[in-house]
Amino acid sequence: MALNKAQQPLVGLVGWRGMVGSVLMDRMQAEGDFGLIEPVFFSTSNAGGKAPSQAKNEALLKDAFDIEALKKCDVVITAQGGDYTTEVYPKLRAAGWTGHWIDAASTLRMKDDAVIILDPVNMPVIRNALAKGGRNWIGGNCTVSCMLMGVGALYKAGLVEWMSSMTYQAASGGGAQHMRELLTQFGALNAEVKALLDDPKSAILEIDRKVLGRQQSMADHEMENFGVPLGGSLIPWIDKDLGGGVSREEWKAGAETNKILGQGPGFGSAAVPVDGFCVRVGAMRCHSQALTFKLKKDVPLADIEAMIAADNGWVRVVPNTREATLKDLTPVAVTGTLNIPVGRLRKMAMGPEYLGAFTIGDQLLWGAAEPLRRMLRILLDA
Ligand SMILES: NC(=O)C1=CN([C@@H]2O[C@H](COP(=O)(O)OP(=O)(O)OC[C@H]3O[C@@H](n4cnc5c(N)ncnc54)[C@H](OP(=O)(O)O)[C@@H]3O)[C@@H](O)[C@H]2O)C=CC1
Ligand SMILES: N[C@@H](CC(=O)OP(=O)(O)O)C(=O)O
Repeated sequence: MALNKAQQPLVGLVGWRGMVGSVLMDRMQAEGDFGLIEPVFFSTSNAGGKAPSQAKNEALLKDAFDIEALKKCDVVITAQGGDYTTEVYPKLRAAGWTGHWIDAASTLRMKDDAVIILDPVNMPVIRNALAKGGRNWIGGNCTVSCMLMGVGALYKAGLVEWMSSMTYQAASGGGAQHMRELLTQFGALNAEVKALLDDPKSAILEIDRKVLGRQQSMADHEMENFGVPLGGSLIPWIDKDLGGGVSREEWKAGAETNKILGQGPGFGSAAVPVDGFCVRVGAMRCHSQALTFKLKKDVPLADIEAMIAADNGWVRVVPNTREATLKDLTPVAVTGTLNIPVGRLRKMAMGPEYLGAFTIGDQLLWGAAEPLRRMLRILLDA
């Protein structure tokens, strides 16, 4: 359904002050999106409070649970989270609302009437759904979106027989409290051995023993979010246990990759097998992943690099050298940018069809906020 071009569309924003929402607001501001819409700001906790400076005619926050207020919006964009979507979305549709719902939460992602939005990768899927009257546009899992922004070219070219991903996911994937907890844990570990660190003659194994002792005796309140120490450690399980030894985050890799690309049984074609392990590490907000591809044929590495580099305006092929990797292929180099570096590209020892790659993305940008605001622009342009 195209938006009415006669006036600026009413766009309801829910979850705008959270971590994902704040990144979204910054990006919308930077790209001039607010100049094209009439924003209405909602809150689950502070209805009647003052709306942010981007507000135009509606200076006060509206109640995010007020179905009548939401119904007036042509578009609702939410980064409020899955519980909010679960509670409000069905009521809004049941009340007869026919507007566009753009959502960062995973709740509706795999529904038949929802498209997982990542337009540099799946614009044809989005356009096709729009033409058929689609109204539910859901941001993908951060790891999957960042991966496809990097190596989507190989899928588009039909080259991938299967892919295995080993992820190194940042604390921010769990939310703001997880980032705070990680830093607090690092601080506690540092404090434990500060005197020894300050003494260049101290024994490293003594430092190591004390750090381990502190990690192993961490109080419950110090690891309330992660459940175990993440500082100086890692957690090879993300999201729920689906049984059969698979985490929900790992399941999303295959399910969402195929749905984004518009392939798999639901689309009358075969799904490309995608599987691996998802691991939480002590990075702040960039998800990294080591990928292994089995390609359908032996393609020269230079052709693969050229294909990846030409795929979209954000991907950056990083030469597979130590120097370039240390400079451009780390979470610290990528954080806060929309760049998606893809490096460590090389044929693997298993044979010429086996390709290795390493890619990184800011999980709050391409992984969460950016596809939402770009979907709004697609609707505005339709
Ligand atoms: N974190 C991530 O990496 C990703 C998250 N998502 C999705 O986005 C959803 C939101 O995630 P995230 O932004 O991390 O969640 P946050 O916890 O940062 O924000 C969610 C809501 O909490 C309320 N809130 C309460 N106290 C505060 C505070 N002190 N500062 C800011 N907001 C506060 C706000 O609602 P109100 O203003 O109404 O009170 C806010 O919109 C997730 O549940 C998930 O569905 C998707 C992809 C990645
Ligand atoms: N699960 C991701 C973050 C996230 O919110 O994912 P999803 O949008 O698929 O629930 C992580 O922990 O890194």
